[in-house]
Amino acid sequence: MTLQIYNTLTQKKEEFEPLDQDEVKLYSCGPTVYDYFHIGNARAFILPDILKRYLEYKGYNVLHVTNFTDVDDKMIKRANEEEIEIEELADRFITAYFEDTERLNIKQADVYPKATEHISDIIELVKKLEDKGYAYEVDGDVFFAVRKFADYGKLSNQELEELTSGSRVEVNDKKEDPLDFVLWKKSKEGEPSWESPWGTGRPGWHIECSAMSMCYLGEEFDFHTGGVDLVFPHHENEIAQNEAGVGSQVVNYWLHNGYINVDGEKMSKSLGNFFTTRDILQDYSAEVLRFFLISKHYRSPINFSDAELDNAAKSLQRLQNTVNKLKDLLDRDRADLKPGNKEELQELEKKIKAKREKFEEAMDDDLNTALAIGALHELAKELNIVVNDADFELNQANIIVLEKAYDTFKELSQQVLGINLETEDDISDNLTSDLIGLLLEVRNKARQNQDWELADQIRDELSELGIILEDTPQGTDWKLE
Ligand SMILES: Nc1ncnc2c1ncn2[C@@H]1O[C@H](COP(=O)(O)OP(=O)(O)OP(=O)(O)O)[C@@H](O)[C@H]1O
Ligand SMILES: [Zn+2]
Repeated sequence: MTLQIYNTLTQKKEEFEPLDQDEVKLYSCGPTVYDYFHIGNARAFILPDILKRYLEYKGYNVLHVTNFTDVDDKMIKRANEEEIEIEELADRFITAYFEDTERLNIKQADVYPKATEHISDIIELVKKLEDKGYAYEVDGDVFFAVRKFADYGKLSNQELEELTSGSRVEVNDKKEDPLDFVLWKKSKEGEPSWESPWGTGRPGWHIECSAMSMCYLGEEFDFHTGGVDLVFPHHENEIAQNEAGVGSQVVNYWLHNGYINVDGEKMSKSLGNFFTTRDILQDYSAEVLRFFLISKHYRSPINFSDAELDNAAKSLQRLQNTVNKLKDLLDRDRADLKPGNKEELQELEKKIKAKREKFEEAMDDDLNTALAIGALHELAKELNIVVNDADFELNQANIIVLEKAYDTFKELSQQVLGINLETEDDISDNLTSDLIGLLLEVRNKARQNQDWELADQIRDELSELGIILEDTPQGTDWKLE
């Protein structure tokens, strides 16, 4: 079976054909590191993770690059607000990114380039575009001349005229054409800046991804991922920069995940309707959150609500119950078991194989994790029928089949979906966070009463248990050391 993948560029599912059988190359737009990431962002980080895991399951090696946008308007604004250096802000949220992605069981990329560490590559690409006549400078700013690139609009499937009349292009007096976008920005007073042929300045956002992806993956690579909001203008502009610079197609498959919505609106920092991964992990286990995020096909929107998270928790719990039961049976002392008969669970054995195939079919069909989870539920159901039967007796022959079922669960859920089905019920996790919440309330009361000794005692003793408190203007947060 081969992987069929929906390519935003062609707007259809295509059979995946790697450029190089030995190494699949994947670039993902990573976070702008000015804040903790929210669960919408988390969905965008899980898409390449699932793609990578499934490619690895199919036997490919994957070279994965995810960037950190560590200089842009949002970064500058936040660093100024907090009166800290921009590097400090970036370091803080890069550390938080690694903590949160680890908890969500997102595999690390092979390279995490930062825009600020690739300024010379960026300048080189801008220069190349200028030399080839695709870019022009106006008083220290450099713009990409969109009308010079004949294929502009091919990713987002838009005609230039629609774009001009729409409100989607940024107005700027310096541009020769409203469609043009910035490649290099002249720096303002007090902003981070680098020397360049156009004076001191800093890179635009779109050019950094073009420069960094090609720097690590070459001038032709397989996959590029991001949230659907990046199709236009970010990825449309990346294509223009890449192809104008190189002279041919650079990225073969463009993948975009759908939104996490809240009450029908995109969860986003600017709307303020967001929940960080950390917020959710105060009440739900990381397993449940990840399961929730992959419970729908990656291109479908997901509506966020507690009820949906609770549904995900229940669905996961059903699978965990089956796997825990299996584990109990497999842990029995085999020497005490009767030999049994090989034929007894022949039917179940066939079903295990069939459900694995169904799982693979679902994943081959544009990474349909929703259907793949469905196949795991079907397998769980078949198993429950067998092991819950009053006449079922564990023996040396049927335990081999149960072992196969267990290995299948482990491989498909843990290795491919990144979900550990052996995790205990998250009651203990919830209880822990409730108890910490209670202690924080007591500590707040103590602080209000100026009982600093008690407040410090609570902080110090929690710290000894590996729980770190962070006092912020919005209240006190906690995290595990
Ligand atoms: N609600 C969402 N659902 C799914 N993916 C999202 C959502 N919001 C952002 N993303 C994706 O998260 C990734 C990280 O983006 P980035 O750090 O630039 O986010 P951001 O622009 O700061 O977030 P926001 O959109 O909330 O302002 C991108 O691939 C983006 O498309
Ligand atoms: Zn990008």
